[in-house]
Amino acid sequence: MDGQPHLYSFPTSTELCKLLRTYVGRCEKAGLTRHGVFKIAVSGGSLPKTLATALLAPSTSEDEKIHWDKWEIFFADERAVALDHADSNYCLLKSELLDKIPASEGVPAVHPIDTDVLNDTQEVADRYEQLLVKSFASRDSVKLPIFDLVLLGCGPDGHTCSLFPGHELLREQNAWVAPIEDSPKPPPCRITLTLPVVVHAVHIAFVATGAGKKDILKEIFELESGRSLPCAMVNEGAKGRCSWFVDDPAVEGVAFPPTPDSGPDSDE
Ligand SMILES: O=C(O)[C@H](O)[C@@H](O)[C@H](O)[C@H](O)COP(=O)(O)O
Repeated sequence: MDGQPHLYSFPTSTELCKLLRTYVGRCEKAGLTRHGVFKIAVSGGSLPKTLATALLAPSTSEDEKIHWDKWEIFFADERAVALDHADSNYCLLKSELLDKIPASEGVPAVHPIDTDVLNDTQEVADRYEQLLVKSFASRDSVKLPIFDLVLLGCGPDGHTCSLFPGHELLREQNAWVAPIEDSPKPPPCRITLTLPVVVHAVHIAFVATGAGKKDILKEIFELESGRSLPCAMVNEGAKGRCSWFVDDPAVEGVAFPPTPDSGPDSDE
């Protein structure tokens, strides 16, 4: 699946959420067919809230049903803080989504960071990588973990996960999970999936909404100067496996390469 990233733009977030659900549902189905579970990595920011709106709406058909008990949720990036800290992506996902899943719909397996070693960000990253090794079979036999879906946000500076513009972490080729202790966005200590892991996923999707994203999306998609931004590097690495779910204000005046298919529910 080569080609270019797909772009899906919607007038309102209600429409975006509807199609995001269809897309996630298709990725889930593909994961279940492939290995009987759905392995997804999620970021923080506004994503958990959008995801909750998309996934907690009552399903209108069997096709749309989310099989939560088959989900394995990982974190694309996480801050090195306690799990009940206001900066924790786990805490955010829990309050926005996990706590609201009706018990009758099943319970996903969730994989937070190990908070026993918060004073050593490298160790937090190493332990998270070990967790992935166990979950994705041994590292000897698996060169890179293959998530069924990685869901990402796009920062106003073009960062994604905790991969920041110009940071040396963008060149990491060996680690699956890396520490960062000088994040330009607080808090400074975090862990993140590395770029090779992100772009190796079966599907990668960005969700970016609001007029505040317009300038950075223009840079990512149109300008030569944007090619080295982390979001653009994901586009470049994942190509046709990458999709962007945006609302109209986020892409006003941005020229995109045409999306070849009719929607995220069509075959790519
Ligand atoms: O840990 C983080 O800093 C977030 O995970 C971050 O990467 C976020 O995804 C983007 O900044 C987009 O944020 P919004 O979705 O709120 O625009």
